[in-house]
Amino acid sequence: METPIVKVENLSHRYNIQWAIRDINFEITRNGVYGLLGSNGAGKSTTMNIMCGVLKPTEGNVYINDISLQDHPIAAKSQIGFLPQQAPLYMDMTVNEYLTHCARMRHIPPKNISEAVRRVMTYCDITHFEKRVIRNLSGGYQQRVGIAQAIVHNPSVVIFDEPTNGLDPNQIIEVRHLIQEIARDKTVILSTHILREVQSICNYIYMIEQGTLVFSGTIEKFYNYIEPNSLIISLISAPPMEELRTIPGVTSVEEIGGTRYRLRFSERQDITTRIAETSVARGWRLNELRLEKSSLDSIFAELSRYKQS
Ligand SMILES: Nc1ncnc2c1ncn2[C@@H]1O[C@H](COP(=O)(O)OP(=O)(O)OP(=O)(O)O)[C@@H](O)[C@H]1O
Repeated sequence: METPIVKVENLSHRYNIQWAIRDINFEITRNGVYGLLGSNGAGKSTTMNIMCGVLKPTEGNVYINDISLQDHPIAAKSQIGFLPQQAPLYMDMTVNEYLTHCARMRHIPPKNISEAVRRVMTYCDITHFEKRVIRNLSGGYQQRVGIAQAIVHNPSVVIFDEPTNGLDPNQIIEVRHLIQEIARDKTVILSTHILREVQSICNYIYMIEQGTLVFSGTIEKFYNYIEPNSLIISLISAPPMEELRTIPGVTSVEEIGGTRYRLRFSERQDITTRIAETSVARGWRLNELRLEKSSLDSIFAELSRYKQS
C-alpha cells in the first residue's frame, strides 16, 4: 500500500473548554494543491497550525511521510514548509539576508545555504530584489518572500494559510500561479474562505465547518454539491402557483414579487427546457429564466446536512 504523504488522524483541539476542531481525518497520497475551505472561525488555522507542529493537538496525530509529528517533531517538521496568515518576515532585513537566516534556522548545512537561497529566489522570481529591504517591497513581493522561506529547505509538504489574503487582483493571480508551480513536485495544502480560490487552483477539497470535516473529494465531486437547485422565472401570464408546482422535477414554488417566482427543483437535468416547453404549451409567456448561484453559506448548510445523513 502507498505510504501517505500526509495523514491526519482523529485530530481534535480544544481552546479552554470549547472544541475548535473535532475528529478530523484525511490522507493525502499524491502531490497537488489541496484546499482547506471553510468560513471564518471554521477551524482551518487550528488544523494547519497543528499540521505544522506549531500547536499541539488535544487529541489525534499527524504523520508526514509516515513520521509522527508527535513522536519525532524535528524529523517531521524538516519535511514541512509553512506560511502562516501573517508572513513571518523581518521587515528590516534584505531579502537575501532574511532567506539566509531562514535557511540556517532550517538546519541547511552552511556550505549549501547560498545555493538554496539562490534557488528559491529564482523560483519565486525575487532575485532582482535580493538586496532590497523587505519593508520596501509591495505586498505581492513580500508574499513571495514568505513563500520562499516556506520552501527554502525543499520540503515535500507546504502549507499556506490564506496565502492571497490582502493582495490586489494581479498579485493574487501571480501568487496562485506560483503555488501551482510549487505543487508540481510537492504537496501543497492551502486554506481559504474564498470559493473561487479553491475552484481556480485546487485539485482536491476538504471543507471544514464548525470544526468538523463536512466534505472531502475532487473538485468535480464538489461541483455536484454546488450546482444550483433553484431558478428564477418571470411569467407575463402567470398561472396559479399550484399549477407551477406540477412541472415535473419542481419541488417548491415561491412568489418573489411582481410576476417573478423562485422554483426549487430536485433534478437539474433538462429543467430549463421543461419549464420553457411547459410555458409555451400553456401560454404563460416566459420572459426571464435564470439559475440561481449557490452561496458559500448555502453550500456549507447543504454539506453539513449531507454529512449528517
Ligand atoms: N487562541 C485561541 N483561543 C481561544 N479560541 C480560539 C483561539 N484560536 C481560535 N479560537 C477559536 O477556535 C475556532 C476556530 O478558529 P480558527 O482560527 O481555527 O478558524 P479559521 O477557520 O482559521 O478562521 P479564520 O478564517 O477566521 O482564521 C473559532 O471559534 C475561534 O474563535
